[in-house]
Amino acid sequence: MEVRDLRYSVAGRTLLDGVNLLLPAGRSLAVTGPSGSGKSTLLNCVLGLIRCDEGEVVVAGRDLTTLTPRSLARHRRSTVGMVFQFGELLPELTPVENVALAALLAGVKRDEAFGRARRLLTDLGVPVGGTPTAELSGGERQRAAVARALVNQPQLLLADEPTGSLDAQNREAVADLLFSLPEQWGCAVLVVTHDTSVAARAHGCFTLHEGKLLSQGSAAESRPTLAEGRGR
Ligand SMILES: Nc1ncnc2c1ncn2[C@@H]1O[C@H](COP(=O)(O)OP(=O)(O)OP(=O)(O)O)[C@@H](O)[C@H]1O
Repeated sequence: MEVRDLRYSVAGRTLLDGVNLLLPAGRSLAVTGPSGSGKSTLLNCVLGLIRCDEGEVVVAGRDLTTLTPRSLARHRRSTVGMVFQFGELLPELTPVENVALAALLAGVKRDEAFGRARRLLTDLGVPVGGTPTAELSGGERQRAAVARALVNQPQLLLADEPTGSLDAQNREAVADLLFSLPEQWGCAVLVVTHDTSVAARAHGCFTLHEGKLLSQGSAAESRPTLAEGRGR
């Protein structure tokens, strides 16, 4: 993913004021910042849900700002996975059904969709029986949300406050899982979080401040190659 000179204003306020970010496959980045600084807005630009005023957003080789709504939706389905703070799963469906549904909507055949869902959930330690998702623990639900984001084998995984609703133990487990994905799956991971201990696990960390991304380095700085960002 590459974001070039992104600018976006809303209600007379400049939220993104020339944001640049480069996130290669197999690397992770965290973005922190005060409430209201525009972090979710940045993710929505990367998802193509918000059209920026200026700049480019390149995901898996295509500039989203040039795509029609239909091609944008198709490109997003095939390249991006998203994890939300509260999982946003359908509570009455089982975890397998929730995860398989994302694959079915992307055009995967039924047997393959359910097979992928069961395998992923088993790998991530989520029960694959008939229990409705509403009955799972917070950590299990969030791991199921990660499985749903991964089911279409995305090149880019985005997460907005993925540990915000979890207790300390589950926060650790979900953060471990998310930041293991670049190595395990080769995808790029971009996480927005208030939690500095979660952010410190990323290859690179930025703070969004007055529309600019400021590099914070990372506790993972000892790793040989940082995910690159050109924030300042
Ligand atoms: N369509 C809109 N109209 C008016 N204001 C908006 C709109 N969209 C976003 N905002 C404002 O822009 C600011 C940035 O919102 P955003 O959700 O990106 O912040 P955030 O950094 O993710 O905050 P939080 O950490 O609390 O989730 C907020 O003050 C929000 O109220």
